[in-house]
Amino acid sequence: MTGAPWSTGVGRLPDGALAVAGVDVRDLVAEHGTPAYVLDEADFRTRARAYRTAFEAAFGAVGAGVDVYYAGKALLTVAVARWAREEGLRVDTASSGELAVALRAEVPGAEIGLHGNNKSDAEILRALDAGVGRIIVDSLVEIERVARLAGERGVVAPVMVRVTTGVHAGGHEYIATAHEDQKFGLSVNAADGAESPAMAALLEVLEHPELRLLGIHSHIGSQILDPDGFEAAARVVLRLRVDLSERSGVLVDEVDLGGGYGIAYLPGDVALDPERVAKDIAQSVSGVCQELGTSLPRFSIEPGRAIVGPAGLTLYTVGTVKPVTVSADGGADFTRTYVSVDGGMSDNIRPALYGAAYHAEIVGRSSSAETVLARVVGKHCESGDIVVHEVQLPADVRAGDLLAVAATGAYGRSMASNYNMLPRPPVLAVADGASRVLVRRETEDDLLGLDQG
Ligand SMILES: Cc1ncc(COP(=O)(O)O)c(C=O)c1O
Ligand SMILES: N[C@@H](CCCC[NH3+])C(=O)O
Repeated sequence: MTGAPWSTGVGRLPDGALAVAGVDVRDLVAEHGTPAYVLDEADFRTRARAYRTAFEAAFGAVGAGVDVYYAGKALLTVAVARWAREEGLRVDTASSGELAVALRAEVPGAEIGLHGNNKSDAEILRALDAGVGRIIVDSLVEIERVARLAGERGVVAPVMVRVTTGVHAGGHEYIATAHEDQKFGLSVNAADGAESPAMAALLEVLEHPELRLLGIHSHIGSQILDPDGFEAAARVVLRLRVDLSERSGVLVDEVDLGGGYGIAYLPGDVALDPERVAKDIAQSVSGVCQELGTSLPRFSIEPGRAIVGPAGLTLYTVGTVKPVTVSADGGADFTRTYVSVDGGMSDNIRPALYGAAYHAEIVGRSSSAETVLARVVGKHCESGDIVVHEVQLPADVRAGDLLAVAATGAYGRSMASNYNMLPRPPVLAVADGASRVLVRRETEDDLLGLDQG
């Protein structure tokens, strides 16, 4: 449809309304209300499978194994964790809460990774008790902490060390994670003559009998549309692996290249193609290992957004419509139509936080009206409460219209808040002409129940 970034199950019905996986959005709204997150289950599953099969084929072709971890921070519910597992993915968690969801979904501990730059004792113990397959450590303090807690439990903790390669990638400063001046990882770069923090951490892990060093982890950022960054980071990590082997005699088995695969948010955007990017990275790492005269490790990747982002949309009801005359600097005044919906920055913080752009359409009916330049805004007490900065909507847009925003599956619900005491919307799954509630809508009673007076 019109090149807009809807999930693959989205189409228009004969009367012009939108349907997702055969479910008319008007029926969804009649049953569940708005705002609501809608997930196209088949789309999620297809993308999960596409990433796994593309990486398995490409890495298999150069003689390397690979595991795909679904990054639960993008959106984790029990059903979503099950879908990921059923499609052959493992699950990457970033807190005790995410770990709890994965465990509730009966993902085996061995197929779960635990991330975080400041894991608490309780989180680490929970991970150890669940027998997680990997704890990705992020600082020297944490290496000591995990070793102490593993010792207390009488287990050996499998760990990877998260390093920063200096490769700058990603859609926004706040979502780039491998440059120097930010909180994640340990740098591969050393101050003059000194040991790099990354090497120091790897050597430190090897000193602890309570820790088993699985490998090296690198995540360079998110919403990356140029695959070169992954290859550049992989080269740095593979070099570090060889340096470590020369220093310690230990050639680690695994390298995790993190997530960050970019998706389409606007009509005309071109997402990274999993087959293309998998082939490029596989060929590149194979070449680098040959140059370095070393064997290929097992690889892993952690896509989140690329699996769930395009599978989701958010449904809203339009409440008010207001034309505003804007005086343009040095240009002619123009009119922007402000369309207010019944959600906003509490269900999607990304436009306010990153200036993220989205696409919206009126979805409960067709319209043959001319289009106008519109801005979709929320109902919060912030002028920055913008849902879609700029979009063409039919000039007859009016109160009561249903409006959908595309590609909101990732980092919408998972970063949602109760700002202005708005209950968070439900997550609905649709498949084969039927819908079900994955996460119910919050109620005022839920919110008031937290308030102890
Ligand atoms: C360590 C790590 N892995 C995976 C991801 C998932 O990223 P994305 O959703 O962009 O694929 C993130 C988030 O950026 C991350 O920090
Ligand atoms: N939350 C971010 C991505 C960063 C994720 C984790 N490092 C986004 O919405 O784009």
